[in-house]
Amino acid sequence: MGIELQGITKTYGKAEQPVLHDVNAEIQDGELFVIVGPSGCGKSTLLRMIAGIIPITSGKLAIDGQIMNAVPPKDRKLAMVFQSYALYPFLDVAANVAFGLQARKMPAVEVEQRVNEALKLGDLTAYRNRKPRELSGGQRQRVALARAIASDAKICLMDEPLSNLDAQLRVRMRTEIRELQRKLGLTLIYVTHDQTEAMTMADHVMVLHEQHVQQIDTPLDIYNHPANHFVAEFFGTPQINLLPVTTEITRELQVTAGFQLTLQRPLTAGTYTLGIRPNQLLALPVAAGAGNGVVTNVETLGELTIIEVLTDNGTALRIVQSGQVQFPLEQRVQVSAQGKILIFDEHEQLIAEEEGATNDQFVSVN
Ligand SMILES: Nc1ncnc2c1ncn2[C@@H]1O[C@H](COP(=O)(O)OP(=O)(O)OP(=O)(O)O)[C@@H](O)[C@H]1O
Repeated sequence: MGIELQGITKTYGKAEQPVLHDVNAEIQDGELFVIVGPSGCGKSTLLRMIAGIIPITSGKLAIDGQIMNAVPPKDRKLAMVFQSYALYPFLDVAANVAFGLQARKMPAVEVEQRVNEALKLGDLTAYRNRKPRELSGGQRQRVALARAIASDAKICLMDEPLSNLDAQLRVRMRTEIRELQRKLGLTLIYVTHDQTEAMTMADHVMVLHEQHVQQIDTPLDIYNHPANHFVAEFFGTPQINLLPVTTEITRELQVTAGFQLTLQRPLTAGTYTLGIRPNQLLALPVAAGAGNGVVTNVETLGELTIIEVLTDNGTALRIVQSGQVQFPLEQRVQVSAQGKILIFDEHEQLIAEEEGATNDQFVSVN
């Protein structure tokens, strides 16, 4: 079932400022839609309004074409999974999964069938008689998921369901949730503050910041064409390099950081920012006195090396190179850029994308 948000605004109590302002989105039937943003941006608030736990101040919420603003949570046909698993400690796994169904007075035979099915999907059959305290964090989270699956709701809402798990388990559960969601054809709205979860799981991502939707797009479109500085910096590790430039020349852009860029489409004179991802920069070692910058830090991650360079005109750059690049600190380097360079205007909005090419395929840094 699809979900539509139209001009949704939320103001808590007598507060003067809304915590969410004019949120619009169309969530397609059967997709995994991630709401992402920093702490306090209103992700949980939006999810709770969709669930019907808190009222919508203004705007419309439609599920499957029907306006839902005044419909109580139990009639919205959705399941929720929270950060805290909210399992009953005194009930075993099977009883936890069955609880909601029994509360709805479903016949015992059907409850049994659904519980078995959900436990099988969650790979929990062997644990059906255990109490929550006898399970690992990942298993508990799977019980919470099984409970959502058993409810047979076509829409599932998840609020940071993996944040209590260790890094390895989180990665595995991401894949498991994604597979289950596809298998069951669920419409899943998933809240997280973790850009990696958003990138790896979503069909579409909504980025929230400062009460407003910043962008809704596929993960790759968000990464490749971020609408503004905030989105550009939020996605991608290490962070994108944002370099201020002032130009009086319309076609030859002389960047203060030292980049020269020949634009395909001229810009009017003004102040801009160039966005260059760390993996689009290349640092080559040169002899003392040569090059355009100096290495200030090196982090070796095994398959990648993160290099920090201070250019001669004082700009700090983050550079990622594949493999194990050995650079002593203070090494002189020649930095060049390759590939697509994003251009933002003085309001931090993306206005153009340019291939970084001058004489050869690299943009030179002088
Ligand atoms: N019941 C409430 N009454 C008043 N203000 C609230 C209430 N609940 C949340 N807020 C405020 O609304 C804003 C958004 O909170 P919300 O919990 O939706 O953010 P979030 O993006 O989910 O954050 P986090 O990632 O930290 O969980 C915050 O400034 C918060 O202080």
